[in-house]
Amino acid sequence: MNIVSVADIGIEVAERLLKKKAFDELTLNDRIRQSNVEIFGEDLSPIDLVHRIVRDVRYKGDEALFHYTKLLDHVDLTPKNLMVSEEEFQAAERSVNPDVVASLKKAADNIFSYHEEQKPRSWMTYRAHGSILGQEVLPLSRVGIYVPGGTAAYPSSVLMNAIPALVAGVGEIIMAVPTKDGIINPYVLVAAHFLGIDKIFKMGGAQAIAAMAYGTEIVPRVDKITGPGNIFVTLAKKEVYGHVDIDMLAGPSEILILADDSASPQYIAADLLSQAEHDPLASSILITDDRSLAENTMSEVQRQLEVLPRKDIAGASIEDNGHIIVTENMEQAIALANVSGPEHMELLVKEPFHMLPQIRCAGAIFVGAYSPEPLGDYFAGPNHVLPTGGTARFYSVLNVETFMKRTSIISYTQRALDEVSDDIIRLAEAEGLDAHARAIQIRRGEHAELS
Ligand SMILES: NC(=O)c1ccc[n+]([C@@H]2O[C@H](COP(=O)([O-])OP(=O)(O)OC[C@H]3O[C@@H](n4cnc5c(N)ncnc54)[C@H](O)[C@@H]3O)[C@@H](O)[C@H]2O)c1
Ligand SMILES: N[C@H](CO)Cc1c[nH]c[nH+]1
Ligand SMILES: [Zn+2]
Repeated sequence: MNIVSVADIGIEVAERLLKKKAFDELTLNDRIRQSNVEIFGEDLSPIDLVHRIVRDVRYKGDEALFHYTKLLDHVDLTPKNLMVSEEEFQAAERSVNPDVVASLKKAADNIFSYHEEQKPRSWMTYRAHGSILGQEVLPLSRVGIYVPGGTAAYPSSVLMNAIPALVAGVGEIIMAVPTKDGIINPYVLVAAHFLGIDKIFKMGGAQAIAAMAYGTEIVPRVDKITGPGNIFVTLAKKEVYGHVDIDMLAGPSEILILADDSASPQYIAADLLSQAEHDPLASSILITDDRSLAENTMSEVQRQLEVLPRKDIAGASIEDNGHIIVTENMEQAIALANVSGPEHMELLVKEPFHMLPQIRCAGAIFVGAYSPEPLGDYFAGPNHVLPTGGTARFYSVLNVETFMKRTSIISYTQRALDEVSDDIIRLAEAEGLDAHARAIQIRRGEHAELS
């Protein structure tokens, strides 16, 4: 992490620093590349690696799924142990701390009540001469939710994926989660169990995404895949899109904090590190117009990092993808923050609600000193599955509509059709599509030669 000042480097360089690389341009750190060379015998880019895994699972099914799970996760899968059994659910229930489960249930209540508000409705309206127009909003039949599990376990992501799907009324929810030594984190299982999800497959990474997108003998093919994950998961979702729908590209976590001289360096450092500890590719950025806040935050980050259990991951992330940018004023800071379009943006300024309307590009916005990012990760109710890599420019937070699709309803009476038939025929003829015109004319009693 370094401190740079816009006055020194210029606004264009600052913007370049903040513009996210596209997912397929991301590179791995040396340690992971080295281990991949050992596994695959060649130095594949993340996109080539994912392409190979997805293609193999698509054409070889379970055999390739088991092969890559052994290679990358060191777990022996078989047709018998791929899906979580009833005994495994029961063992998980026995091993958990009831206080943690109670907190998960409180979080689930908040997430349910927030997402209930989002439910879109079907509608029909009467138009001229008894015609009817409408829109039906239907839940998807089967979705696959991905719950990450490489370097940490995410029971909270079970809630965040599954609850909007349940509110939408999805027919069947299946879940993929990678395991450590073949055992899924018990809180992940308990959270799934109390939400009624019982088809859980012990698989992760690109191989899990491919299995759900194309189906294997054991894993059913789904209509849509949702959920966050690391670079391999995210690239695989991008690769299978079109065979199946996806929610968005929710890759390595990001936080950007906009702060003025009223903010606390301790709070800022803690919030930056909260996302850095997810992944060496996570990004943590502070933009401020106050040089001394920048310097105090820098020292505070180093101080707090020293005592973090996940210091190796957070340290690598801060080192490679941490930036502190000092701007000439807060207007410039806001403009730069919008260029970055981070997954999470915190407004730690004197009048955060005055700043809010100026933020045009962020997955979620945390307003004020007592709305730290982890409040949204776990508890407040809004979803924590959010677009990353600058894709907040066009993607939205995971929501109930993610799990639904819209169908138009059109019903005209004879009189209503007669009234507009000249217009339709004219438009069809202008496009040179005579059969289209005829479908209207025939209903007016024309084209006697065809009857
Ligand atoms: N954007 C969001 O909404 C959001 C929410 C929660 C978590 N996250 C992110 O999810 C990610 C979780 O990552 P994770 O790694 O802990 O779990 P993960 O489940 O996403 O990935 C683990 C899988 O990746 C595969 N893998 C690991 N190393 C590999 C390699 N070198 N080559 C090929 N495949 C490999 C393995 O098969 C493994 O099962 C983090 O980046 C975190 O920041 C994002
Ligand atoms: N911050 C993550 C989204 O980027 C979500 C999460 C889950 N658990 C903790 N954090
Ligand atoms: Zn988090």
